[in-house]
Amino acid sequence: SSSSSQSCINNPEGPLLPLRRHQASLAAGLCPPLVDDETAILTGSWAPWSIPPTCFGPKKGGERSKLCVYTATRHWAGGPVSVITTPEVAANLASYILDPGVPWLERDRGVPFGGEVRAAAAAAAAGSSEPFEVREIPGKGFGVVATRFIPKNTILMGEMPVMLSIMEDVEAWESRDFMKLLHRAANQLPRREQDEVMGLARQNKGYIVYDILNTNTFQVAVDRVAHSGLYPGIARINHACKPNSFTRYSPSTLIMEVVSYRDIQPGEELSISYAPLNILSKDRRSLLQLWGFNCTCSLCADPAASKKSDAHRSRIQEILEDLDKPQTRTVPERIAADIKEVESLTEKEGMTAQTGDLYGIIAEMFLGIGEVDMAKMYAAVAVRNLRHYAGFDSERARSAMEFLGRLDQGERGRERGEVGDNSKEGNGSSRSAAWSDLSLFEVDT
Ligand SMILES: C[S@@+](CC[C@H](N)C(=O)[O-])C[C@H]1O[C@@H](n2cnc3c(N)ncnc32)[C@H](O)[C@@H]1O
Repeated sequence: SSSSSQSCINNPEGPLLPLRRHQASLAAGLCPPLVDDETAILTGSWAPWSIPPTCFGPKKGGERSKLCVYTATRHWAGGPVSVITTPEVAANLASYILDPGVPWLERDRGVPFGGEVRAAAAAAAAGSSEPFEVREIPGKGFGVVATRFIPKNTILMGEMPVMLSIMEDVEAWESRDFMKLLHRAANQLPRREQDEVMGLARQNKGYIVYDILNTNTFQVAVDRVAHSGLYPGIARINHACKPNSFTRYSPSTLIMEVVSYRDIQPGEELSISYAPLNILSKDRRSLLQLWGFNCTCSLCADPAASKKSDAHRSRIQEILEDLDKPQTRTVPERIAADIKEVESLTEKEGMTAQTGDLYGIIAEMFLGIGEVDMAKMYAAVAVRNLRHYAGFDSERARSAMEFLGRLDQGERGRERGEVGDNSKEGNGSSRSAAWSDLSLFEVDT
C-alpha cells in the first residue's frame, strides 16, 4: 500500500497533480520542492517564481506554516500572477504555473479554452473582437454590455487570475502581516496589471488592496485549498438574481470562464449571480450586502416576487425530501410526478445551472430501489449538466463521473454473474448490497 500512497507533505492527490510526469516523480519519491524566504536564500533558487518570496510566520504559538507571497511574471498563458499562500500550496502550484498540460485537458473537455486565455497563450491568433464592452452603468459603476447578439452557451470570457489569496485559516496569521503581503502581491505585478487591479471597484472600507479583493474576487480551490481569485475582466460583470451568464472554474488550470446562460441581445448588460442561485431572498439580500450594495432585482426588492420565488424554492426542498421517503419510492407515479414538478420549478426559477446535483440525487434514489437503468440515465444527465455548468474538471463533475463509472462497472459485474440481481421490482426498502456503497455525494477529504 505504501507505493500507492506515496505522500509528500503537500497534497499529492490534489487536483493539481493529474499529469503523468508528476505521477512518475511521485513514484520516484520526488515531491515538488518547498520554496519559502529561507530556502530562497539557502539555495539561490525560487523557480518558477520570478522574485524570491516574502514570508511571515503564524501568530505566536501557532501551528500553521508560513504565509508567503509568490509572483510569477509569466505563467503558461503568458500573464503574471501573484499568490499569497502557504509554501505547500505554492509547491503544488509551481509546475502548473509553467504548464498545466492544456492540450491534454482540452481533449478531455472537448472544447478549447476560450477568449483571453487563448489570446494570451497564442498571442498570435488575433482576430474577431469580443461581442461585449465595458461601459458605465447608472447606479452600478461600470458594467459589461453585449455589443452583438450572443447565443446561449457561448464561452464569453476565459481568464487566468492575476491574484490569488488564501482564505482558509486566515486567523492563523497576524492581519497586519497579511496586509503587507497583499500590498506586496499587488506591487510585484507588472505595471499594466497593477494599474488594472488598482482601478477596480471598491467600497472604501479598510486597506485598499484588501478592499479591492473583497469587492471583486471569486472563491476558488487551489490545490483543494480555498483562495480568493481576482479575475480583472470578469470582475467588471455586475450581479443579477436571474443572470444571463454564469461562471465556471477549472481547478486544474485556474481558468475562470463566463458562459451565456441564455440568448443575450445587443445592448443587454451581462450579469452573473454573486450569490448561489438556489437560496432564499433574505439570505440573498444579506449575502449581497458583502459587496456593499442593495439588491434591487425583483427577487430581492419586490415582496410579491420574492415571496413567490421563496415558495418555489421551499417546494423544491420538500420534493427532494419526499423522494427520500420509502413510501414515495414504491409508487412510480409519485416519483414521476415529483420529478416533473421539480423540473418545472427549477426552470421557472432560472436554476437550470443547478439541476446537475438534483439529477444526481434522483439517480441515487433510483439506485436505492434497484432501478439501475433509470439510475444510469439520470447519472448521465447529471454528468452532462455538471460538466457544463460546474466545469469539466470540477469536483462535482468528477464525482458524478465516478458514480456513473461505478454504475457501469457494477452492471458489467452483474452481467458476468458476480453480484446478485439488483433489479427487484416493487420493494423500495431493500437497497441491494451490491449497490449500497455507491454514493454520488461523497464528502471530499
Ligand atoms: C465585482 S464589481 C462589479 C463591477 C463594478 N460595477 C465596477 O464598476 O467595476 C462589484 C461591485 O459592483 C456594484 N454592483 C454589482 N452588481 C450590482 C447591482 N446589481 N446593483 C448595484 N450595484 C452593483 C457594487 O458596487 C459591487 O460592490
